[in-house]
Amino acid sequence: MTATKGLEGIVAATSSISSINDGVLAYRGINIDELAECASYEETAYLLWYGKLPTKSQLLTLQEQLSEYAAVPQEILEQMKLFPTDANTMAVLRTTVSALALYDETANDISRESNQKKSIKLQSQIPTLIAAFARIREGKEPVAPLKGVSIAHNFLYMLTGEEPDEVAIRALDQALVLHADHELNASTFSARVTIATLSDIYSGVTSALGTLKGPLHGGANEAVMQMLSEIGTLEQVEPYIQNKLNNRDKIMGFGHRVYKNGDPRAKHLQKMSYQLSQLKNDSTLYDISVKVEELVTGQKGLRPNVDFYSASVYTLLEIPRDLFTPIFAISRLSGWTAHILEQLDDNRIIRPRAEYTGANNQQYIPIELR
Ligand SMILES: CC(=O)SCCNC(=O)CCNC(=O)[C@H](O)C(C)(C)COP(=O)(O)OP(=O)(O)OC[C@H]1O[C@@H](n2cnc3c(N)ncnc32)[C@H](O)[C@@H]1OP(=O)(O)O
Ligand SMILES: O=C([O-])CC(=O)C(=O)O
Repeated sequence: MTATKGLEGIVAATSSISSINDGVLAYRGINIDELAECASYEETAYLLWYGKLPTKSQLLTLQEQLSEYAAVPQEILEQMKLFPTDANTMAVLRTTVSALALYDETANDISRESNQKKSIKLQSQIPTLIAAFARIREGKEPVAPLKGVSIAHNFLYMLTGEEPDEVAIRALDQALVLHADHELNASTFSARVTIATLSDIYSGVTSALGTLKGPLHGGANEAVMQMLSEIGTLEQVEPYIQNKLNNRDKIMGFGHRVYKNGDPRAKHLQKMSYQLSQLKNDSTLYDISVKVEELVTGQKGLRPNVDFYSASVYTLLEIPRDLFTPIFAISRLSGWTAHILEQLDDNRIIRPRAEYTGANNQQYIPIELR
């Protein structure tokens, strides 16, 4: 038995949710480029969950359900008030999503019908949890969710308590579409491994959140922003990046396990970053990002992934840096739960083997002789 490090190239599941072929990403067979231009996040989530785009009335029903479920138990908001104000936001999200199960009497019902309902519920409650903590840590009361508006709209509103502008809503909505699913990425794999033991959907999503948090995966968007802030000016890009490359440090937001010729989502986020910087009349962050890309691609042949330009997009939307990965989670929730439903439709426990590299034929030595 020989292990493949990082399971590279191993096909570990069948799935009809999203595909990556020759650098093209499609959800249920629809090219992401088309969805990014035309679809709302709610339509995208429906597509991932139910396999086809919704009719007007199906979309309306979904929007009504999302509105109905958006509030979270008051007990969880009270618990949040006891959390350290500098707690890691992904740790807060992981903990509070896990806590949601305690207040849902259907938590352990793993029937398709119940899991479908809980997917919609989680989709609606996760933005509420994130926005609530962002306010509670500043000593402010959470803002109750609005009814009848999109997830992007509601999230921006719950952060500030003010009506967001249309440009910001559209930019966030498009970013949510672009991050919604990505075949067997690490966090989705985690969700599938957890659920395949016939555990509950909250456990699956909690596993996925813990996996998304890491900087080699979803946490990279925050690490990109940290890097752009450290660089600070256009003049500093070259010495900063050169130093990192000389030290063989990783440049966050570059490289990908599957895409070797570029991530098809990055161009949409780059365009958004450019448009927002034009609107704001401040292209510093965008210009720094483009220069970083020129150097890293020029010298290492590595291309930006989805996390690279999303960092400047969210910053231009005036979203705090430590909410970037939680926003990724708002979007990926639809992908995770679609995979959870798919896994349970044709389940077998996921249990690969390990190539043993330790010692053999050892003997037990009594503790007093060690
Ligand atoms: C939503 C997402 O999860 S997208 C990915 C987000 N993560 C990041 O942006 C973090 C930075 N990128 C990386 O760490 C990696 O490219 C990953 C984790 C995305 C993919 O990892 P792998 O498929 O294992 O790529 P791997 O690490 O084998 O890279 C191949 C080579 O390119 C180098 N490389 C890969 N990415 C980078 C990078 N961002 N900066 C510098 N060098 C890199 C590796 O060091 C390795 O070089 P070597 O062969 O000389 O050792
Ligand atoms: O697929 C991956 O390995 C990481 C990624 O881009 C994603 O999850 O969106």
